[in-house]
Amino acid sequence: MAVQISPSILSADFARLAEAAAAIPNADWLHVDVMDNHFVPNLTIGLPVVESLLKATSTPLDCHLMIEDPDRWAPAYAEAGVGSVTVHAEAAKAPIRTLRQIRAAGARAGLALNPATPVEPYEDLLGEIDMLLVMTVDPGFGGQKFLDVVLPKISRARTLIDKHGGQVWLQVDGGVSEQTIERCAEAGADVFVAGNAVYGADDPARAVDGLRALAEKV
Ligand SMILES: O=C(CO)[C@H](O)[C@H](O)COP(=O)(O)O
Ligand SMILES: [Co+2]
Repeated sequence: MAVQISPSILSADFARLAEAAAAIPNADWLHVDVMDNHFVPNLTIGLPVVESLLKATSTPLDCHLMIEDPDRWAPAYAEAGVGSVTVHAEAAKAPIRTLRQIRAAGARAGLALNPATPVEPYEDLLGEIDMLLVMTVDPGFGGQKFLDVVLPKISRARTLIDKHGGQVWLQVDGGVSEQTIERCAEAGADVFVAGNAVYGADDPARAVDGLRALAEKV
């Protein structure tokens, strides 16, 4: 699978989201962190802002739902027209139904695992998803330090995905930067979320190119 870069607008200026999207025309996705102050101790944006973003950019939206009740909300994001909707395994009470609703509404379905959540119990769900998100920080905030302790799990996730045909994308999110992206790629990740490393840079588009080049070198 080709390397894909998904800059997170969590590190952008929330008063200038359309400009933030326009600043990275070379990105594959725009990563949107939806937080409800219950599943994680932070509050960001929800469906109305996502609907406005859809009108403001042609870059597909990669929505990462860090919310307590993804079963209730995830299908609405897919119906709104985003490209990908990811729900947390720790939050979803009916993950199979929710993942199927996301796909039925025409979006790619993603399942996210917190750093301390093992991947093995979710092997049987690989046929239900288009992307597995292995968090490399505890979710809730941008700009956190990459957790090396998660690298073996990324490798194990790659092995499981390949055993099941290799169709599922393997995304990493949290602390991904020029210093850490190669280790993620070596472990088998192919979709890279980066907030601070892109929107904290003087030239976000150049940062996207730099990250992509490092991941493709592996
Ligand atoms: O899901 C997230 C946090 O919960 C963000 O996507 C992630 O932290 C991106 O920001 P950074 O690259 O700065 O760590
Ligand atoms: Co995220």
